[in-house]
Amino acid sequence: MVQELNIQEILARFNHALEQEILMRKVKLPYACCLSTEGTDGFPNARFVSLKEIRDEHFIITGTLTSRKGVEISNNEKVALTFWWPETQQQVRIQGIARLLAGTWPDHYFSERNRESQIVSVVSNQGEELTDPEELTRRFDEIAGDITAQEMKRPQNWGAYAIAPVRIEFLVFSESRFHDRTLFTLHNGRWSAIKLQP
Ligand SMILES: Cc1cc2nc3c(=O)[nH]c(=O)nc-3n(C[C@H](O)[C@H](O)[C@H](O)COP(=O)(O)O)c2cc1C
Repeated sequence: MVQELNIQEILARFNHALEQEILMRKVKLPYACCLSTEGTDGFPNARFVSLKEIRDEHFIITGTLTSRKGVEISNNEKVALTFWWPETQQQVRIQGIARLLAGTWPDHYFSERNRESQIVSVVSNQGEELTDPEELTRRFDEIAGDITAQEMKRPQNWGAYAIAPVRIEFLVFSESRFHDRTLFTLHNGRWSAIKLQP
């Protein structure tokens, strides 16, 4: 049976599920999720990233724009984000369209990073071959040790993506394998929900 709803109700379910996980969580990083993109060689490519927030109904992620994920998103904006929350035994699968954020948003998210992470973003050419680890550490120490240094400037190739969801599936794991699955789909501007067989 198809049920119609709005995106706020679906995101409220997402936020509720995440809050439950955070309450029960003994380990860190509840915001870690697997970002899947289409590789330029046709292979699917997946890696973990951190969800920064949900803003204006978009899932926000950040990172280097010139590494594989950035190149792949610029080739194909269709991406997937997958969460597994072990404490509450829930999986959330999101498919959506990734758009590069412009204006002051990238600077905003960069300023939220701690200084060490900012320095690594500046000194590291993410994804390039590491031929001289000591040089990388030396450059890190040089910036980190400079007490006169001002606020770190965001590298031009560091940015943020807003992912507009088109499909969101919640699965509550069951030992019986009768997992509870609900699929929300956006079609012609309207969200609808159906239950899926486990
Ligand atoms: C838990 C976790 C969180 C991560 N968060 C991010 C992130 O928010 N942004 C990012 O660019 N990389 C993050 N990484 C590193 C990525 O997994 C990946 O190594 C990096 O983005 C390079 O991927 P690419 O070569 O496909 O661009 C994270 C890794 C882990 C294990």
